[in-house]
Amino acid sequence: MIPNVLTIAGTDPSGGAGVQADLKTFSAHGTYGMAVTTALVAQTTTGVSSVLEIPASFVADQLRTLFDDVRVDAVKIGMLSDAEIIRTVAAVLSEYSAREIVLDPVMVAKSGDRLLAADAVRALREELLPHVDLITPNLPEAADLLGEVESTDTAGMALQAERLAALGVKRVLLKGGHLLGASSVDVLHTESGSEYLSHERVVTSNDHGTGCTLSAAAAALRAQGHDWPSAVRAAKEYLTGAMRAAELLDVGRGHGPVHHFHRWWPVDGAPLS
Ligand SMILES: Nc1ncnc2c1ncn2[C@@H]1O[C@H](COP(=O)(O)OP(=O)(O)OP(=O)(O)O)[C@@H](O)[C@H]1O
Ligand SMILES: Cc1ncc(COP(=O)(O)O)c(N)n1
Repeated sequence: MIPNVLTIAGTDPSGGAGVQADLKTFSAHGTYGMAVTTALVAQTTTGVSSVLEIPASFVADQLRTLFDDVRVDAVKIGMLSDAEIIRTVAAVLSEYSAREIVLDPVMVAKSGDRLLAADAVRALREELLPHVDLITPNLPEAADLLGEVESTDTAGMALQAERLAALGVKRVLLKGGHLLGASSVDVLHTESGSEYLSHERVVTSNDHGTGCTLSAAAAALRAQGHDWPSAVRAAKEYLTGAMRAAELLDVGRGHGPVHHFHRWWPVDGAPLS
């Protein structure tokens, strides 16, 4: 059976981030993709020009309508825009006992534009975090959630990943893409300890939507039955390949998108190796 995977996120008409990137990622992994939209974002590779928020009650309607009909095997959450939408998503997901939830706590776009109200970080930490199976913050998001300064090295990242887990989330993937160096290193903290996930840094300006792609790939792989650490490792591998494949693209003048290649060909719902 092909797994059904849901994204709850904002949009990107240029197809690099948000709902559009998530759906491409789900398809590339051979899963069936679905989307509940939280905000319509006028953005492209050069930045965000405006945001039209979806009323929280309509986000709830989308979720309830979907869950009433369709089995959802995993959920990826991205841009939530404000505290009311955060509370609504947390409430409806627990109402339906949603499982296998990945939260990418999107706060600020690569272009520097805010995608989450500054006063909503507390709602994210206190009301949504306890419901999720994996959180995937970048360095500034981890610092904001903890009320600390940003880590400047991988040892500091490991300590912050541990402190994030102590907030009540089962697993943390703290992403180190913003640190410079020959490798791009993330820290994965789970019940069994911490590990560094390191990949060669791809030299490219196509780095828009990397966090969206990584979290969506982890949700898709988890829905296919991989354990969490394997899902996260394979998701990072997929992302590195998608960044490399982006050299074939010619999309926009700013931070370009990654390219979603079909790595899996599902015959019975399981990826072929
Ligand atoms: N140049 C690069 N080469 C390879 N991997 C990278 C590169 N830049 C970022 N990554 C990886 O991409 C993922 C996302 O990293 P980052 O820390 O930039 O998150 P993010 O800021 O949330 O991303 P985005 O804002 O683009 O959604 C991480 O796994 C990181 O290691
Ligand atoms: C709808 C939406 N979700 C997430 C991001 C973050 O991606 P990036 O940091 O690469 O701009 C974005 N720009 N738009």
